[in-house]
Amino acid sequence: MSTTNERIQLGDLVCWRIHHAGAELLVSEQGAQILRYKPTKGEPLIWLSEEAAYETGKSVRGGVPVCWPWFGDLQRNPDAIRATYTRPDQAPAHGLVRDQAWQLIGLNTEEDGVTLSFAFDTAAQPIAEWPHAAELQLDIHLGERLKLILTTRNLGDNELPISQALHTYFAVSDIRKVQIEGLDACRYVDTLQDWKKVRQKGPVTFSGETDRIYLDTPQQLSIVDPLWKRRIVMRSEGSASAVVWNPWIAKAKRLSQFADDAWQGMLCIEHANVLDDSLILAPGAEYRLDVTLWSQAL
Ligand SMILES: O=P(O)(O)OC[C@H]1O[C@@H](O)[C@H](O)[C@@H](O)[C@@H]1O
Repeated sequence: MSTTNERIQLGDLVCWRIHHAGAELLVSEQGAQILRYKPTKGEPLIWLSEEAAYETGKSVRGGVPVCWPWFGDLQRNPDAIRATYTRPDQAPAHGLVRDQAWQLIGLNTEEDGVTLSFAFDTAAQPIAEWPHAAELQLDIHLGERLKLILTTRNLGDNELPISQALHTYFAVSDIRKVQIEGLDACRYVDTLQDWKKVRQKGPVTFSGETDRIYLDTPQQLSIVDPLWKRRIVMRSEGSASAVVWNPWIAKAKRLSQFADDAWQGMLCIEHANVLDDSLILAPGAEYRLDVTLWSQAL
């Protein structure tokens, strides 16, 4: 099978463009952030903003940002996670690594695809306000499917509490026409209704701003997209919570790197370990969160 790997520069960012058997993957070394993924047939699976900025120290809008060592607003995290950061009142949303330089530690081509591995190690890049010894690794395998493996290693002498998410932006034909399957009967926290707990009935559909944390989620979810005649399937291991987000009209106008009408063609499903599904890693322990994505014709 034909495979090509190219190192390219997009604005300030060093990126890797991989082609394998007709599929295309684009990954930025900053944040180890997947920016684009288009399988062999059909529309891209991963959404990337047409207003994306490729700048040092700024997370790119779209793709798959890595949220770690906390997800979302630190103040909404369990006490033990809040206590890991020395300046909680100034904590950035979604943790500390999505806009940082990661190291490319492997680029291997095999018969069934290409694996890119990136690492972020606090020994090499200490964070003054987060004084913990930890290593984070993201392995990205492009084959017939796209597989992400996010591994955290606690290299310190104390327990390490974290929350995290793979904040995947999916491309859809029209947000008003798609639905998410797999979450029927799951409880969720509706962050737009004062963090009230609600039970999902049937598939998830969209008719306004949506920002929810689903709990006790199953391993397989899918987005059914009738106009593009496809189903995007996600299979995860090591995650029992998932964030579902679409900003809709008003919030779209407030978001950086986001066109006013872009909410119509995207949605996020973020495989996570948040709230009760947050993690405490013992000294020396490692934890793996895996997500595999592919599309099927409807
Ligand atoms: O603008 P950011 O920091 O990338 O966050 C985007 C969105 O990320 C989602 O995970 C949150 O649930 C939303 O509340 C948030 O707006």
